[in-house]
Amino acid sequence: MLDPALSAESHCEDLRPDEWVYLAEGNLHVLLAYRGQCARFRDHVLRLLKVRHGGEEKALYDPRQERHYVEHVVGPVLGHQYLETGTSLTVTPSFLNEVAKQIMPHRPARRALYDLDNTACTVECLRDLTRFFPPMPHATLTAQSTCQLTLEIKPKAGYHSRSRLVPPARRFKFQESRFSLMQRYRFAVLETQALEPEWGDLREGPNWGYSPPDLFSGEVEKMTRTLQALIRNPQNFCQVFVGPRLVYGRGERQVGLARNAARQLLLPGGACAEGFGAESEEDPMDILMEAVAQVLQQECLLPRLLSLQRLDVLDVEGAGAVMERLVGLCGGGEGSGPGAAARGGLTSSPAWDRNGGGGAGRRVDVRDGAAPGGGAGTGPMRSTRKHKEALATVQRLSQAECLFLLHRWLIALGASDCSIMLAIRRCPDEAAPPLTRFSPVLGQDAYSLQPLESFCQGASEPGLLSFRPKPPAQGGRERGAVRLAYAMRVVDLGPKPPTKILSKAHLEDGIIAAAQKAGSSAKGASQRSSGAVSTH
Ligand SMILES: O=P(O)(O)O[C@@H]1[C@@H](OP(=O)(O)O)[C@H](OP(=O)(O)O)[C@H](O)[C@H](OP(=O)(O)O)[C@H]1OP(=O)(O)O
Ligand SMILES: Nc1ncnc2c1ncn2[C@@H]1O[C@H](COP(=O)(O)OP(=O)(O)OP(=O)(O)O)[C@@H](O)[C@H]1O
Repeated sequence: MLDPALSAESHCEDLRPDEWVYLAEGNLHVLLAYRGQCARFRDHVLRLLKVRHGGEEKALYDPRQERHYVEHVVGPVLGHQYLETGTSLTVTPSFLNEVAKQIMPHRPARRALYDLDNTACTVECLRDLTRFFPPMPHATLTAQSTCQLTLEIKPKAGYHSRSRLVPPARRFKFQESRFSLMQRYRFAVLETQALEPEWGDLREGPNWGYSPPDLFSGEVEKMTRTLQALIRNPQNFCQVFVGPRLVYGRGERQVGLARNAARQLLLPGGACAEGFGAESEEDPMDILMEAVAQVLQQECLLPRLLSLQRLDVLDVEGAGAVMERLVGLCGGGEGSGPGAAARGGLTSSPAWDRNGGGGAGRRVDVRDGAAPGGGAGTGPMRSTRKHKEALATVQRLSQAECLFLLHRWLIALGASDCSIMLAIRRCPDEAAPPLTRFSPVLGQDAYSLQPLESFCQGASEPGLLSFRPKPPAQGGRERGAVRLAYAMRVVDLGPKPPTKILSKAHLEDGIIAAAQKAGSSAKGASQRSSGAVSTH
């Protein structure tokens, strides 16, 4: 039952379908961009639900519930400066039907398998993050606006599994990232199926260069290298928008446009582009990734996102075992009433509890090495024993403890599947007065005597990075610094549905088997094509 307080923002709107155009879509939502004249919707998008399909039911059907989850469960951890929460609108079924017809020719085939849900009349209206940029600080208000490049990154899971519920034969999961495992699996599956354009260079072999743990490492060198590997083979995990237009990633291959935008942003000529001319052999996308790594390192978002992802202490296999225990405690099979009752306990938004649920977290901690008195023995026998002990622990869990662990596993799953939208603009140049940070508390002059080199973004003001590209490896002149303003928001942070738990656990054997089979052939293909995945 929806909290009545959440309904307060819902408005009935008479929207014109012909003023909205197809922008993008994921598994569950279609995004429309506004192209009409109404000031209220200018630079906004609508996020519409698609029909739900087998095993992928929406966690919380109403977008107001989703917003509540984002604001009250994950938002306080991430920081509200990184959230993009819109408002809810009520549209008519005929609006949805009309829009569905209109956008059909623009939808990628694999996405168009699922139509818009014409009963889902409460939709979200959000700022269009490919167009939005917070007002620049006071000193730069007069500056002419420059090209805006927006990078979307889906960072995926930055942690390694440590769960003792992972069977000993699969402990390679402790060393291999989930991303890399899924790359091997996808390569195995896609080798035998029609390749989708969105997967781009996966046909050449998995992306071994991108490593989510490196991106979350906090070490700028590692972050840079891994982002450079991602931009070379972006698949579904990285997109570049120039202005509002998607030019590169998700099947778009206009890397020249992305490269030009990066060049303009970073090297527009003049004193600040010193040492870096158009004749340079270096790829501006690589330089852009240097800047992106520095932005990500200076902001708090990634460590906070990682802390949410690390709420997974079970791994997918452990989550399956705990869900089965919960269903058993509710008295029946997953598909039956008790199974639904078990899921019901998981659909309420969990509260964020830093104290580990009053000790329940400690009692049921199943991370490797986390048990008190870990005991003697090493190697495979010790792993086997610990695995057995962990399974026995699951059989002693109470209903509340199962819910505690599974709620956290679902939060971690969501935090491992969100996207970061990072809009970057070139700050006005040398001639402009020094950039100062506006402080709503102290007033605009608080820092004006001390021009800031770099600072983090606020909820309504951009961050600033004073960026000096590394000199080229082959020698070259020292480069001047450029000042980049940026705004970063996280999208697709909604809750995952409890049905994911068993469906993912059941898929895991197949994923591991296919990935293991693909291991060597995938590596071979990747080596054969290591030059082919370059963006050059
Ligand atoms: O399983 P994964 O890691 O491949 O993640 C799925 C995503 O695949 P990708 O990021 O492309 O690897 C997948 O993304 P795409 O649809 O492939 O763009 C979805 O985000 C899916 O979540 P949901 O079912 O829409 O809630 C994601 O499923 P969850 O794992 O988050 O349930
Ligand atoms: N506020 C926004 N402004 C501009 N583009 C957006 C915005 N929100 C989302 N997008 C674009 O739409 C795409 C799909 O959105 P979203 O991730 O919300 O869909 P989803 O179906 O819930 O995703 P998933 O497949 O991960 O479940 C995003 O990857 C992004 O490119």
